[in-house]
Amino acid sequence: MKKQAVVIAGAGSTHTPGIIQSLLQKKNEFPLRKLVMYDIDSKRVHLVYDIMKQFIYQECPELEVIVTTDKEKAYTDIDFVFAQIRQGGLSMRSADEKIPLRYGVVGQETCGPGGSISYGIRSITGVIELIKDVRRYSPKCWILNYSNPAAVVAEATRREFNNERILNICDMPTAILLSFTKMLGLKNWQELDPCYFGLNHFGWFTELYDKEGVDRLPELREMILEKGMAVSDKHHQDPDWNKTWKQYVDIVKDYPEFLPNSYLQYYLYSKEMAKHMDQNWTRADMVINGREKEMFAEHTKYLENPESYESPIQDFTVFGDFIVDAASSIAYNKGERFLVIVENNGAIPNLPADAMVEVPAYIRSWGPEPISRPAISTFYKGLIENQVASEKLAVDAYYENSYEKALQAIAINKTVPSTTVAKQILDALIEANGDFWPELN
Ligand SMILES: NC(=O)c1ccc[n+]([C@@H]2O[C@H](COP(=O)([O-])OP(=O)(O)OC[C@H]3O[C@@H](n4cnc5c(N)ncnc54)[C@H](O)[C@@H]3O)[C@@H](O)[C@H]2O)c1
Ligand SMILES: O=P(O)(O)OC[C@H]1O[C@H](O[C@H]2[C@H](O)[C@@H](O)[C@@H](O)O[C@@H]2CO)[C@H](O)[C@@H](O)[C@@H]1O
Ligand SMILES: [Mn+2]
Repeated sequence: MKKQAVVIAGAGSTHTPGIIQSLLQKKNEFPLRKLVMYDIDSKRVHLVYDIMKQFIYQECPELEVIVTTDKEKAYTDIDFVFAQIRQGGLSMRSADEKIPLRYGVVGQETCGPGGSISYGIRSITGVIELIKDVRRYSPKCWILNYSNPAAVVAEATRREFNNERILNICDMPTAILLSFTKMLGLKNWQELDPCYFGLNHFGWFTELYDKEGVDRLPELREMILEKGMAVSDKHHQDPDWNKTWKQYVDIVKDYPEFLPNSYLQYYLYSKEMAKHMDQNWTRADMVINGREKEMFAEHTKYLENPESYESPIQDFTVFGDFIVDAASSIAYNKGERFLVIVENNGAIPNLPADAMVEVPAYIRSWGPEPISRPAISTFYKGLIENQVASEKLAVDAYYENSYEKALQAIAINKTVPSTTVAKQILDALIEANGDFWPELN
């Protein structure tokens, strides 16, 4: 079995311990010859390395590990890049969330004018630069990209690189599947084969087949309506995520036909969601004071006693397991089936061919082979076409340096009530993004 050289780009992320855990727990299915931890922030990446090195050397004493901020060193002689960069850091996430809220519009990662359009235009620059750097040093390498907003980033990488050896992914459907399997008393999320259609953070499960070929969705729908949703991994025990799981039940009550991606709450109830958000304390503040603080506290523990320190290992890490399983399916041509973001090309027959959709695909060494779905009905088609338009207009704004396209992207978005509000938000976002955005004329 060929051994793989993997770079984690953005390895100073709070999610990196989870990826390293999965990589090493799956070392028989996806053997490693080299692990590179690359980041633009030396302090952060070394901090994560300190926390994880005990586990790394316990599991794989012979593994070559490189911790670096040097692109050439990082990207030379590698097979896979797992990208999870955050252009502008959490302080810009905070601005993305707070600015729309000042005008009564939802402020959340990947959603609306801040999380989708502002973050999207900012993120495209970072992700494209990353891919060009990778191609310079390892042209044949596969890039699995988690960097958000995945829908907008995927549209940009489609236009720029035709998504050659690039796979844009999101772990949210997998996290939801993990909740479903827990509710059904199944052992892991791979025990359900989902049928699903939509966009990233904007889709629906239509059937959920178990290994006997029985569709368990009707049973799950009843369980959700009666008992609520189960929490998936440790990450989702967070009080703020718990609100999402409560709200999930309301979505299912109002729209029982299919089981939704939880992110639909921000679009289907956008006014109420915005009303209940605190513009002085958004999700970015919760992450800075929660997950990030915990990571820094772990490092303090490490510094107090490096010799006896043990890396923190979780029960599950959806984020890590999903990306490693997808990479393994590419590396060894396993043809395993995952929900991924691909160019539509008829997978959902009554949506545009060039929309970036999230659907099941068999993951081969030459790339994803999406399955085709039946045509979708009016409600879903209307919602999706509106959201695709907003995402595409954001990418147009980036490539055409166009204020008008950025305004259209915001004004058409379902979370935004009027053009006046759209303009106010756009002007504030231009100011907040400064050099992170291309100049818009
Ligand atoms: N697709 C998904 O489902 C999914 C799930 C979780 C997180 N994410 C995304 O993953 C990214 C990381 O999220 P996080 O919460 O862990 O953020 P984080 O701020 O904790 O970590 C991001 C890291 O990326 C580094 N970085 C920024 N720009 C870089 C660049 N150009 N090259 C290399 N490193 C760079 C930062 O220094 C930081 O260490 C975000 O884009 C987030 O939205 C996506
Ligand atoms: O607000 P955050 O930073 O807690 O979460 C925003 C991200 O949420 C989803 O990803 C989760 C995932 O569902 C969970 O299982 C775990 O692995 O952590 C992930 C990151 O929080 C969503 O899919 C991402 O796109 C969001 O960035
Ligand atoms: Mn996601």
